Amino acid sequence: MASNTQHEPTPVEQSFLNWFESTGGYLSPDVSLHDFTLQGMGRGMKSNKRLERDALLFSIPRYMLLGTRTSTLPSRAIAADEKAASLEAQTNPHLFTWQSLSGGWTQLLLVMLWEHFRSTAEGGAALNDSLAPRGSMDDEQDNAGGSVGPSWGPYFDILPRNFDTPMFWDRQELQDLEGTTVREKIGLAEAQLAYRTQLLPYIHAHPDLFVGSKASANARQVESLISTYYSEELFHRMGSAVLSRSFHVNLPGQGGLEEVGEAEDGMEVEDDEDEDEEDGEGEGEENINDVCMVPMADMLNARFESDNARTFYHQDVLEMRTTQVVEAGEQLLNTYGDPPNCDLIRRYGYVDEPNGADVAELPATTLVDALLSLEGLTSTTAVHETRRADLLSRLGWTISIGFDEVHALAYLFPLSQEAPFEPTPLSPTERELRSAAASISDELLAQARVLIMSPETLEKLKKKDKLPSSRIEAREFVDGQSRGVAEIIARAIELRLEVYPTTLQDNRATLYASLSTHKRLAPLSARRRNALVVRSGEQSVLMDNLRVLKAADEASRKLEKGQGVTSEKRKDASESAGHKKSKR
Ligand SMILES: C[S@@+](CC[C@H](N)C(=O)[O-])C[C@H]1O[C@@H](n2cnc3c(N)ncnc32)[C@H](O)[C@@H]1O
Repeated sequence: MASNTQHEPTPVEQSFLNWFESTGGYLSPDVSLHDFTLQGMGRGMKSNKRLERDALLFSIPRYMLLGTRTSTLPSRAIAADEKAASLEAQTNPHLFTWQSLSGGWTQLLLVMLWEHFRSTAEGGAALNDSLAPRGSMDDEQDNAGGSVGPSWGPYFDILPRNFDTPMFWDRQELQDLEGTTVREKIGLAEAQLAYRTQLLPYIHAHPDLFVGSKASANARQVESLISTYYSEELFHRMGSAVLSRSFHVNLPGQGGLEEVGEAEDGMEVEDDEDEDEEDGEGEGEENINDVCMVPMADMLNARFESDNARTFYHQDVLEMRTTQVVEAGEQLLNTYGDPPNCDLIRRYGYVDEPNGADVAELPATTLVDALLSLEGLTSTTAVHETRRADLLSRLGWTISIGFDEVHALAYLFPLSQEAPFEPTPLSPTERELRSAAASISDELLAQARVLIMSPETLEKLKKKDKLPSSRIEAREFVDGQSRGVAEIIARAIELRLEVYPTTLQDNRATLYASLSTHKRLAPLSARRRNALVVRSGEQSVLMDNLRVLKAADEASRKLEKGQGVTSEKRKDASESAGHKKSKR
């Protein structure tokens, strides 16, 4: 929605804008920061006039990016480690070296905390006093302007102090996420562990590096500085800023990848429009040095499939340009890679409604539970245990040959754009259901098939050294019992749905109460609402898949009945059918 109101920059924004331009950034007069709080988006950027496609919104020199390549901390830390190693010889090797912190975001977060301290009056005096001329820098760390690099103070000032990601929710609020996969992925415990066992011990082992000239003060003063500027609370704040605002920026000439947000999850958007960059990047390990903060670029909000601006990477600068015509007053939106709501809430603290990219995770072991439940083996009897062990070993085999342990189910039908945002059509024809079934993962179908086939068929398959595969309508006839691939997966989805404390119908009634005739409920808190949207999204994906699988199961039963084959023939057929050549 276009906004024609003018927003006077707040003092913090004005100071950030002054810093941005005086440090070397360029901001077009055709755009400005704007308050989108009413739309629930916080600060964002809007156009001041109609912009053509490819209009330059702002540019930022690479030395202004904040990360391990531009900060001088890494080279100082390495120099300190080398000095300590030469003094201590082999006898007392330092446990906490800079290198020992590699992996994860620890080095980057130390850089953020150190640069934040350096940008304060107290830190500036302490660190700049003690900053020796830069030692030798490797190529990767050659971007910083000047011997100590720019100061990012006004940038730190504009970063949020509070976040709405589940990491900061209380127990009650987290209960609303029950059943969703977000709960296991919040990562608070892992972050606390990294802070307490790596980051803090490293800081304590290197007071010269972290409090500079103040390291020679008494121990209490040193401790007080550390607990103020390197506190766990500040660490989580920086971590959340990286999670929700960082970009993945390769060195010039090493592929043009663009991303806002966490790079660890590998949700990368290939920026193949950039002429200055080579295309793509191999799948290998992520380079933590690529993850950095990009002041100004992280002022842009995003919405599912609505981006009108993108970042372009060049040798010395990054540019934000429009990718289509943008009307005067319109919000400039970047893309965060259109993740599902479970990722949006975890990384950015908001959800998109509707979100056609929603997913629901189905652990492959649920297929085992599904088959056991269909066989009536739900108790912990010896028969149940033996059968379960057999099925788990079959599953283990599929995983050993590269199949997924967890399947991410996606919508099979497009979502309506009206609340309650259901997959449409609501009553698909048989043909539509059949065509939607083609999108169900081959691996999921194959795993279900492996579970229901006879031991002999399975042995033959293993000997042939072929990847298992299956059609959705495939059935197996074993020990006088017919079982279908779709039947097993449908049951697994039903079991998965049982994990949620409330039904999709209940959630929709709560979320869209005002739409249903007479109900008027108390407004939901933003966090509660977001949690319900995440939960409903997962349930809706599961229900969407369920109806397609149920229809496929019914069709396969009809086919089996219609064929009227004898038990023996069915057995023979099942051994030879379905193992189409794998596409993998
Ligand atoms: C890269 S920052 C964008 C700038 C941010 N709005 C600010 O005030 O600084 C990403 C954050 O913006 C907010 N945001 C972005 N897009 C949003 C949306 N569609 N709805 C709600 N919040 C959004 C979320 O808080 C997210 O973590």
